Amino acid sequence: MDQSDHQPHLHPIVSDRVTVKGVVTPLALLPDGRLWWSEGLQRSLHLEKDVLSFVANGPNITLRTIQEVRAGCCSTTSAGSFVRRDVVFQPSSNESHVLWCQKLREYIESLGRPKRLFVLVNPFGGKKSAKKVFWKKVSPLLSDAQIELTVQETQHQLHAKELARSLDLSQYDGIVCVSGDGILVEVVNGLLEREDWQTAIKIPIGVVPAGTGNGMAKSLLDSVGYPCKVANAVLAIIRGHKRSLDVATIRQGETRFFSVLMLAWGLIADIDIESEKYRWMGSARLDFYAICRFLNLRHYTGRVSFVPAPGFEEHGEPSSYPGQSTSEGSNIDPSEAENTQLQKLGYQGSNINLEHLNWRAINGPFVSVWLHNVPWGAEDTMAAPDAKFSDGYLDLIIVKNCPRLPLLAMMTELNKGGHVKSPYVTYLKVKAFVLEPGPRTKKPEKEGIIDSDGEVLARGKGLTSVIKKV
Ligand SMILES: Nc1ncnc2c1ncn2[C@@H]1O[C@H](COP(=O)(O)OP(=O)(O)OP(=O)(O)O)[C@@H](O)[C@H]1O
Repeated sequence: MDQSDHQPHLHPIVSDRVTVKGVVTPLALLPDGRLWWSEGLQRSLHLEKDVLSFVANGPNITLRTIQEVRAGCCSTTSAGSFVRRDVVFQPSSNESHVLWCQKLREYIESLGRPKRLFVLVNPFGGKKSAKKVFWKKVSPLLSDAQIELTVQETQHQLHAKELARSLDLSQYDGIVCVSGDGILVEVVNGLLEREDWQTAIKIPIGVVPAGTGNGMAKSLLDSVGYPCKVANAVLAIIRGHKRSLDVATIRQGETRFFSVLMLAWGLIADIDIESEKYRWMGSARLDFYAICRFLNLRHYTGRVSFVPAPGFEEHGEPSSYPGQSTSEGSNIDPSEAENTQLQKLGYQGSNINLEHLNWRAINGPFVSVWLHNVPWGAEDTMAAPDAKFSDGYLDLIIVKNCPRLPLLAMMTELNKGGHVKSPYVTYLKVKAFVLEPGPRTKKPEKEGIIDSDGEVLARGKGLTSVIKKV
């Protein structure tokens, strides 16, 4: 609640002499959404930022407010903490009560907030705390904001994708994932496999961080200066804050996958996927396994080809579209064939003619190849500091010829994005990308994992990634 010394000069939408805590005071709702009154001190609230909802009870009107506690030298609460408080006032007459309710409702309606949400809770994600996070921190706030909820726990892998594929979207203003990034990715893929994908993909998707990495929640909140905390994510959802996001289409043979976060091969993919067996450690599993991999560093042969964004044309050598490799390696098993049938209904991916683009290439061996759509890969990993949500490009980070010591120094810079300045790193923006992965230099019988958004996409097969905003 702001304590303001200045009386507002705007003409109010509605004003009255109301009673607050037994004291009669002028109260005004201003056109900018500010509510202004006096309680000894002059006070103000912003309907957009501070008010979740209001209720009329008898002669009173209760504003359900939530306000950020500013961290100060004497404060024991951390930045990004909130206090829920009710502000109760009594209008001077019945007519005034009706008018206040009408004007408050009209203003809140005009903010475009969601009213009905479909909420997916992954009981398995992260440290298996998503259920607790939902019932303790998410549900109370959404209820206070008078948002009607349909809650579904995910029962198994790909359940969220199945649900997104068949959900009656006309019943909801958005889908919320209380999970890590995995459920968000499943939802995007499910929506894009629908026959009505063009309208389906417009439904807003919210993420509440309750997984291991939470790269998307971190990227979204950090981009507006907020810490990656559950309450901040829920408030962004309640306030109806949205931004558009590029989706990359990844093809391998006949199969297709839609990615919103990243694609990795080499060191990062090995850490992300092989550390799954240490899931009980929580997010420490990633640090622990990074050290294991560092002590026994792998180098992968292969080649990456890419279409650089304007300004990045000097990277690599001139090349042509390695089209052949994309149709090779397409041994589709029966479950993939069924998947392919379903995919024929939905979004077919970008129809850019790849052969006519300006391709360039870099040959291995590689320590790591990483493509990123958003800045943060996890809450403590700023993988691609320059990545933008919807610029039409992916950030490509390649690590080559890197001795162990500089690699260690580079890894310690990951939490603030400093690794991209290393002389062993090539960092650029690309429009399209082809990976032709080869085996490990020291164990040619072993091929690398290709990790897209935390899931194993393939092990050592050729693939293409083309970015296109849908
Ligand atoms: N009931 C369930 N049992 C087992 N696995 C599940 C269940 N529900 C969902 N999953 C799977 O759990 C995986 C991980 O989900 P999620 O992304 O929420 O958590 P995370 O992996 O801990 O987080 P992050 O992706 O940020 O590391 C997803 O691949 C999803 O398909």
